[in-house]
Amino acid sequence: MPALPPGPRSTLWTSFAVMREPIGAMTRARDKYGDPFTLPLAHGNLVLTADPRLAREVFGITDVDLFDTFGSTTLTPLFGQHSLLLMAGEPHRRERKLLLPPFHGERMRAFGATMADATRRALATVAPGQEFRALDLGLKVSLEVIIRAVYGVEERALVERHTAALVAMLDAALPIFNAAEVFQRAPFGLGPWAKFLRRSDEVDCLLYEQIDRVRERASERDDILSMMLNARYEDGSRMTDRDIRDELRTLLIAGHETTATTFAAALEELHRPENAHVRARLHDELAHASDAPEELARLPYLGAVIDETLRLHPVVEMVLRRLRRPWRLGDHELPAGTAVGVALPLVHRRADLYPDPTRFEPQRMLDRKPGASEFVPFGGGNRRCLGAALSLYELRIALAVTMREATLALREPKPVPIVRRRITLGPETGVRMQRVVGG
Ligand code: HEM
Repeated sequence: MPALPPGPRSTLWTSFAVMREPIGAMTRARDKYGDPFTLPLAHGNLVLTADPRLAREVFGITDVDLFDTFGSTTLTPLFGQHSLLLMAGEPHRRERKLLLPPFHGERMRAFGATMADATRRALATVAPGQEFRALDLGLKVSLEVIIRAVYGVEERALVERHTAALVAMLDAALPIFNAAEVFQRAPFGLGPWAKFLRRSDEVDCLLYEQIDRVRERASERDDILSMMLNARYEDGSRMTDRDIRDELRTLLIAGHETTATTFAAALEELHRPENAHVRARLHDELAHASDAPEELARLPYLGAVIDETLRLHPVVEMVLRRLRRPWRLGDHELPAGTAVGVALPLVHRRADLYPDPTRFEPQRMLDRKPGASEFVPFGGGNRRCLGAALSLYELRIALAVTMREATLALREPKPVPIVRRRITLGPETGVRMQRVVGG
């Protein structure tokens, strides 16, 4: 039985290609070596598949001890020690069980008005005639939704304080986000690391104050922080304030740029001249709906526009599981230590699942609902994105409000290339647009 599937030989070249142009590098390897294929990277071998049958095997694993965490200690200062993203095995299962209920789809209805209001506030910062980046607009919306719906901050002045502190921390963190531990030093209290630590402390002060504020009335509230404060582990114990702080930071990092990038990509697709028929049909659907967020969130064509955007504009290029023990994928017996995963954009561009795969055509999502391992923007299995329902609800409301209340023009002559941004993949220019005067 063959061990690792075939793949390119050069670790250096492959690592460089995957870093610079992940979708192209994965596509070339799959086309040349078949599926599954191995990418030899500086931090070990990655075995990837874009075959839905094999993806189902990867996502279908229920043995929580089979996978190790990818959490690197370099990320701990940003997320905190107790972050779902950095956990594996039994601690991950236990934490996820506690955190899942507040993110259940039904609960998102409570946040609809907040999402619509956050979108209107963001739109109000763009004057008629002004040029802007769709990504920046999306970042404003998603940050405000996290602060209000997840952290439960109500008072306007306090929302602004949280916004300023989080933006300052992210700005200080992102250039050194993946820096090796040796650079995580602040000699004489100076340098980029010292700046990050100061800003991180400011965020923590606000988060601890917010935890205390919300605790007083946690049983009457519906924000996600209140639900964390009320939740109990299977043994009856509760999360400590420090654990809650770490998860609040994790939700910000996991949910902020990801949702904003998808929002920007949807606006780009809707305003491309070749997609005028999609825009017209969406406007028509929106014209027949009321302003009620729960009605907007149920509109089928709007949902299809977002699904089609998620299909063509991946935010995450691969989801990976590092094996603690040997495990068999298809015909291959993979040794312990190998990372096995699914190349999400390659699944979404399979012509057998999505004919004419590079064309943006939301109708296809209504004609045939793809299976769970055929449409995988949120990964799958026991690590599937915790915020999937939140981001889908938010994207629907934000897009509906934007398309109804503002007339926008695209200022990009060609499709914007998808590149590796700081943490996730996203549009190279941020998608330049303009608000039309009188629109
Ligand atoms: C369009 C928006 C988003 C996309 C495309 C996205 C995508 C993903 C993907 C691909 C994963 C890895 C899944 C896997 O390994 O199988 C993930 C994990 C995660 N996401 Fe999202 N995400 C989005 C928004 C959000 C939001 C809004 C939140 C929370 C506010 C969030 C919280 C998380 C968390 C906590 C995890 C880790 C889950 C675990 O390890 O158990 N995400 N996301």
